[in-house]
Amino acid sequence: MRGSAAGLRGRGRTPLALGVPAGLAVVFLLVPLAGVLARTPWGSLPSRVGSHEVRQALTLSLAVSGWALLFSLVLGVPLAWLLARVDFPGKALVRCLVMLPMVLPPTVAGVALLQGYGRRGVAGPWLEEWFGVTLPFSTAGAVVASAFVAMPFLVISLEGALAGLHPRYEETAVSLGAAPLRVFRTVTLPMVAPGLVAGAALCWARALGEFGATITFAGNLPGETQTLPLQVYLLLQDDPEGATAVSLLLLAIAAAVLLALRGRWLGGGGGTAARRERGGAADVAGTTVPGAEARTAAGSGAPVRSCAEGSSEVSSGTPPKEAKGVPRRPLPADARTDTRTEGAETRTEGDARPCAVTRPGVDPDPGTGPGPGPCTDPDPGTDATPAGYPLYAHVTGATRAVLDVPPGTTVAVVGPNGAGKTTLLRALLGLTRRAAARPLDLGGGDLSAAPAHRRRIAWVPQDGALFPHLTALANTAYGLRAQGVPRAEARREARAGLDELGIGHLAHRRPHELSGGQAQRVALARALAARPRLLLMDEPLAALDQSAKASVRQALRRRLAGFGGVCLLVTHDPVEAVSLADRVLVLEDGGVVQYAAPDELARLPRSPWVARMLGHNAWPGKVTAEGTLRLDAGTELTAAAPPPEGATAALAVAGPEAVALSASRPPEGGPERGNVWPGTVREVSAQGGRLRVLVGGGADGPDAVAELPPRAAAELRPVEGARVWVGVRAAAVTFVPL
Ligand SMILES: Nc1ncnc2c1ncn2[C@@H]1O[C@H](COP(=O)(O)OP(=O)(O)OP(=O)(O)O)[C@@H](O)[C@H]1O
Repeated sequence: MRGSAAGLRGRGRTPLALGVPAGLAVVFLLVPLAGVLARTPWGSLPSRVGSHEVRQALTLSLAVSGWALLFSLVLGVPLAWLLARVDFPGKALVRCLVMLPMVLPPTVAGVALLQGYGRRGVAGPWLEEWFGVTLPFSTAGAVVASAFVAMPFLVISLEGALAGLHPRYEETAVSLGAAPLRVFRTVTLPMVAPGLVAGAALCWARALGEFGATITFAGNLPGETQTLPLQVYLLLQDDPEGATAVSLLLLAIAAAVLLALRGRWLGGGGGTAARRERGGAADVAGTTVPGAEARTAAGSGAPVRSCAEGSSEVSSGTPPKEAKGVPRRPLPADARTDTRTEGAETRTEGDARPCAVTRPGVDPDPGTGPGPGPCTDPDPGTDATPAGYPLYAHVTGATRAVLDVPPGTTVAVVGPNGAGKTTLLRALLGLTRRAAARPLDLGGGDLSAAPAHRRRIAWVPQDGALFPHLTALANTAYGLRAQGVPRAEARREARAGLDELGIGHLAHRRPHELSGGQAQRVALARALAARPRLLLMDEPLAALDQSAKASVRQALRRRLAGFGGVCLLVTHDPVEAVSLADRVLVLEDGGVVQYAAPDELARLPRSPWVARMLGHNAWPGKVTAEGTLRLDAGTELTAAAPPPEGATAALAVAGPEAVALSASRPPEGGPERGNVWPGTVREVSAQGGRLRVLVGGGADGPDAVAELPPRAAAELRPVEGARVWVGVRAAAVTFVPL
């Protein structure tokens, strides 16, 4: 608060050109209100306001506005949802239609209602014939007139709130097993409650004050349609003081509604203050969603976990087998351009078999031979693998991959921005049309036709997406409750899950009362408590600071070790990939570039991006007849060993410690064996005890990263802009075929 006040003060004095008209505007609005207060017959106010007619009109007004609100809620909530969430032809037109009564003169609205629902209107005779309802000059007509002009306030407010609600909350609920209606009831509605309540209050207040449409459509029948605003108008003819007194009553009601909404529009609500303090991200129509705080990211090391037995298989584009019970077909030729890695081996089109399903203890069927053909199913006829849930999925569309992963494997999914990592997860979840997993088998048959909430695939989005209106315990129990587990049992199980992650003592807290690391643990507990067969995590540690990252990583590793399904973990952090995963899946441009164990990936990265992610230098080039690699810039590199026979393109990979920098050209015949070129120092930074130097090669050679030991750094003293010679020890260069 103090900060914002200081910010305002800091903007200097209000310019007169703005201050004067603004002040006049306030006076302009204030004078009529002051007039009412000044002219109110305070002495006789109680008797006037308490008179039979006023009480009758007030009762009628309350009843009419109450029914109008109910009517608006029943029809307006679905309409708002449709406008906010569904794209349909003519949507802009429908939105205009919704807003029209707000800008229409009320008497015109009344005339329109007469022409629509009047006795001789378009729909009036039908209403009379089918339902025996005559709307004009009846209380029901007053309700219709009020609802007609008031409903837009509800629809517009709720639509805004719904549009502001990030879909990840609802999608997470779906992934935990909640059916669409349950999601709407337990996540959507509570989260848009401020927008709904504000819209409902405005709608009700507007209905309470409605005059023009009511008198035109429903007339002015005492006790039936003569609401309070109508009575004010009548009183004004003979008893101006009485009119003022009743006006004051309506004014007081309107002011009360505004005061009730002050947290939302006048900025004084205390309910959201605590959340704002914690820096919750703006989300639902002016409310804040906790747990979405921006947190700094950093990485730290940890040993490799290995819980997978046997190997797994991932390829891009080839469907090696179909779901159990679905006959396998030969593969289309164009689907066989996949990159399939077993060890360091790469298969491309025409290479061996199109699919080699390898699962724990099962050798690929040698009888299938090379070329397209059916693959051996290692466990035909069985349902879920007793040891857990394998993953088999053929993903097509914007992201293309064939995943065949044994139970208990954690696969890190890495790749540059826009590579298709999230699309891959969403395809598995069935939450995108841009890609689809077909078939999708988690050990029990093809799930590709199943709706997202029946797939048993739990998703942990980047910020955890904890439901802000539920405690940590209720969040964790959400999936179990959605799957029909009785409340007490679900809470017991959820509690155990939280205990396992060391946060049982926080069970009663709401997400905004948790730190980033704690919230992420709750999100993990919630996903695992839903008894998933496949766990998808989208950068679970990205938003955490260094220490939270280390502790959540540890908790994650411990918890994943006991998970019987496959876990796909999207990450940009090489440490995370290497420390948490049994396998790393590299995506680029929507396709699989590499699928390998972390150590193999580190030794033989098959794309410049991976190599650089791991801190290596990576230079792609064409293989020459002499067994060297010619780079685009013309530089020719020599490695310890020539590229494998038949390779035409390769990646030269060398660690930064293999790169030496010198002020003058290294002498011929040195360990570089010709791997030298001049460059310009672009960036210098400290890396542990070494100096990390980025050298731009320009037209003379590729860019290179060198890590200089203290002595070499002291000798060279590299500064940005300095010209240096780059020398790469040939023995430290590996050629990886592309
Ligand atoms: N709804 C969408 N409509 C059209 N294109 C989309 C949509 N969502 C994503 N894309 C595009 O699909 C590609 C893959 O996006 P995706 O979000 O899967 O990448 P990512 O690997 O997860 O990236 P990041 O690391 O930045 O999160 C990108 O080029 C992106 O622009």
